[in-house]
Amino acid sequence: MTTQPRIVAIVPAAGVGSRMQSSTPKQYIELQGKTVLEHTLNKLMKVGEISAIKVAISAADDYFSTLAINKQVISTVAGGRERADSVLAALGAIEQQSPDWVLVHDAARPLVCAHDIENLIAQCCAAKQGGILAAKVRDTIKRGCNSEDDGEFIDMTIPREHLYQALTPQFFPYELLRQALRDALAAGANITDEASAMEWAGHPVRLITGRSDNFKITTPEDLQLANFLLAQQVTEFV
Ligand SMILES: Nc1ccn([C@@H]2O[C@H](COP(=O)(O)OP(=O)(O)OP(=O)(O)O)[C@@H](O)[C@H]2O)c(=O)n1
Ligand SMILES: C[C@](O)(CO)[C@H](O)COP(=O)(O)O
Repeated sequence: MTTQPRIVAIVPAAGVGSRMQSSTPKQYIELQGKTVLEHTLNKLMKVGEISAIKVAISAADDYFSTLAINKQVISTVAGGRERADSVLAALGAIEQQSPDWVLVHDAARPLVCAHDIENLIAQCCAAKQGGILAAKVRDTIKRGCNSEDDGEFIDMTIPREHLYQALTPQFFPYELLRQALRDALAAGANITDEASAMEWAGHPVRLITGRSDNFKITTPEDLQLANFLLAQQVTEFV
């Protein structure tokens, strides 16, 4: 009988949400009666393959303790200066759980579809290689450049056949990711997602197509659309 791999989820939730220009950190803004973080955690709790969830929160966070969450499954760790530092702290905090795989998902992506997460896990476990949810770029992509006077102008059009937006979750073998992240950060590499650490370390990363409405809540204009879509998701199975 084959044993199931042990999968632990990490949720980076220690940011200040500066681009949201809100006094409340964006992961604690309420939409449809729940905080963004609660929506995100509820989605992860729907995925049966996930055995535990570690949430990286700011040392100054006094919101998390007010949430009504399942503390049997969900625990916290102090995050770090950058997102990658928070993820690395969480990786250290889950070591004693002996995870085989780790699934990292932004607190600020509450619209993720549980089916997409299950598909990511299934495809990566079958291939024995890590991967990320990604959305194919649909618009024409331009690279800008500054001109002598103010404003930016088009420098060139980027061929988009193989361009993707990296989403989360990002799903990797635990030891490989932890070592890659440690080494990449120590080398001063610019790490904005887990995949960039794995790429830096030379590991293959699969692109698994996910829904494009799994966007990261970042600026005030994102809230209205997120609220609308969450209301739709209440009535649909996602
Ligand atoms: N030091 C940090 C910075 C970010 N994050 C988390 O990483 C996710 C994605 O980061 P981002 O959207 O950049 O969040 P913030 O850093 O909070 O936003 P901003 O850049 O606008 O300040 C968020 O869930 C955020 O809480 C984190 O855990 N630790
Ligand atoms: C991890 C991520 O959401 C993938 O697109 C993105 O890199 C986070 O970037 P941010 O600057 O921390 O929001």
